[in-house]
Amino acid sequence: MAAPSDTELAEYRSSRTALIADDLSRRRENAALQTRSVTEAQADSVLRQIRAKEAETIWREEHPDVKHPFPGMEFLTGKRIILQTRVFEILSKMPKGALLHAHLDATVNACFLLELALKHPFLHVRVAQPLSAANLKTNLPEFRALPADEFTSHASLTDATYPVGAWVALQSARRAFAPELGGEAGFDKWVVGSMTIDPGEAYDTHNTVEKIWDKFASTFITSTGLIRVEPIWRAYIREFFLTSIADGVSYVEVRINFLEKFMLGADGQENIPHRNWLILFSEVVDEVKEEMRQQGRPDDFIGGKIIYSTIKFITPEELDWYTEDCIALKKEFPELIIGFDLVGAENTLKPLIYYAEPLLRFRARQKEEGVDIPFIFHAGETLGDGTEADLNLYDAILLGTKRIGHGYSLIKHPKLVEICRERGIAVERLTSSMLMHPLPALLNNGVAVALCSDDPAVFGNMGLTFDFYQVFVASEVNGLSTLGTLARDSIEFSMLGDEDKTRLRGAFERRWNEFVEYVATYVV
Ligand SMILES: O=c1[nH]cnc2c1ncn2[C@@H]1O[C@H](CO)[C@@H](O)[C@H]1O
Repeated sequence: MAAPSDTELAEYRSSRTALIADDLSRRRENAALQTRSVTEAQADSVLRQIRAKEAETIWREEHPDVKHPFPGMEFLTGKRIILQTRVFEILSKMPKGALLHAHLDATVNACFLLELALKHPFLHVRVAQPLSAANLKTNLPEFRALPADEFTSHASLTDATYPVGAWVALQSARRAFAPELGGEAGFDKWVVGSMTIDPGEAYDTHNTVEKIWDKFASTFITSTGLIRVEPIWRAYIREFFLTSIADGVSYVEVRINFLEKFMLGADGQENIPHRNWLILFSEVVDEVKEEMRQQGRPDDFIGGKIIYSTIKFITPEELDWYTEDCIALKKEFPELIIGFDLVGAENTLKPLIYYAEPLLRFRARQKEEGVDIPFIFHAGETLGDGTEADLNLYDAILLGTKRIGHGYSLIKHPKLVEICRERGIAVERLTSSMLMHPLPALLNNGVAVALCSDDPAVFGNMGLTFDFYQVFVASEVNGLSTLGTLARDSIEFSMLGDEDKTRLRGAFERRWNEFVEYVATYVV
């Protein structure tokens, strides 16, 4: 048989290139690819070379505790290897734009939180059953700031004389933690473990949606006792901002859970109402902005704003209270409240349709009060088909959501994908294991995506570098310019006003150019 001629082969190759380009033509970075600088193209090539090299070296090594590593593998086990790569080191210097989806209560490293808590003598801890080596994983600590007149003289949680359920000062409980349970280091491990998810839990012992949500919810129940005390909350927010800035994030829209009507003060009394939370938050924003100005880096932190959230186990009547509270806060702090969301385990709590009446009323009330508080809903977070969680996507879109939190299930619905692409509804994403992840499908369909860390304190994905890393290494299509587009989209789809957005865009482009110069000259 005659071999195809050179012309035939060339024609085949050119139709192949055209078909691939046509298929990928909806991707949002396409425009940027046409206009990118020579330096950016060079930087892209450098980073791709390092990625290819590391796929064959670092990712091929066997580790006793990491079975069959590969780039883009499930995050919790792969993290240790990710940290050894040069791609990670380089991406940690990349400007990331905005962080649009994170739950404040899970944004600060659990070890840092514990250290912070240990500085405050008002903090106490107790357990509901006697602690033993066998029950450390399930016998969780409960924390609380106590008023001085309720301080106790119990010195240890693990002593035979400890009356189960009694409060012990945190510092003392740590100092006196039984040597058989690891002493002080054992105490730290126990507490930190109660606020985080480890690979064994994620991929083995709790590997179903219900079980992992139980563990996940318990991390919040535990950490709340430490975080929601005024002086700690303040330091916590500050640390969240500082670590975000260090990671290249210059603006955050954080979800704050307003379910509890009061936070505790340093006096151990539950007496700090929501409006004071906002005052505190905005004081910390201003403080950090001022510090950045003093360091000559004013553009590296544009600020932080709040998506008001409450949890989907309340009744519709209770939701009316929260939406009115949200309107009142918006009127008093118009710059701070930028959205509204309902959060919690989507498979087991109430679907959005359950709240249709109060949510529609909320919209009407906003009109009456002359405020605008867009919905920014979680939806389609789990992978059922036609389940309530899946149907939440329809409600979120009908209710006019500006963005979708997670939307794992979105790709199943061609009409919804089309609406997201056309109306510019961005998806807020966190990444875990990449190969089974619908992210490339959304990107190829031209849906805008903002990478987000969601609950970094629980998963240990502090900052956004890990998320950008996973997206970059698990695809041959995604290059440096894809990452640039994802970061730029986080700015475009933020709720910032025009003036701030323009400033953030400008600051981003300056930093991006510096970053690209640095990567282009990186010696491979
Ligand atoms: O990814 C998530 N989806 C839904 N709800 C969440 C997620 N992460 C945290 N929370 C919820 O937010 C509250 C803290 O503000 C917690 O109650 C937690 O259940």
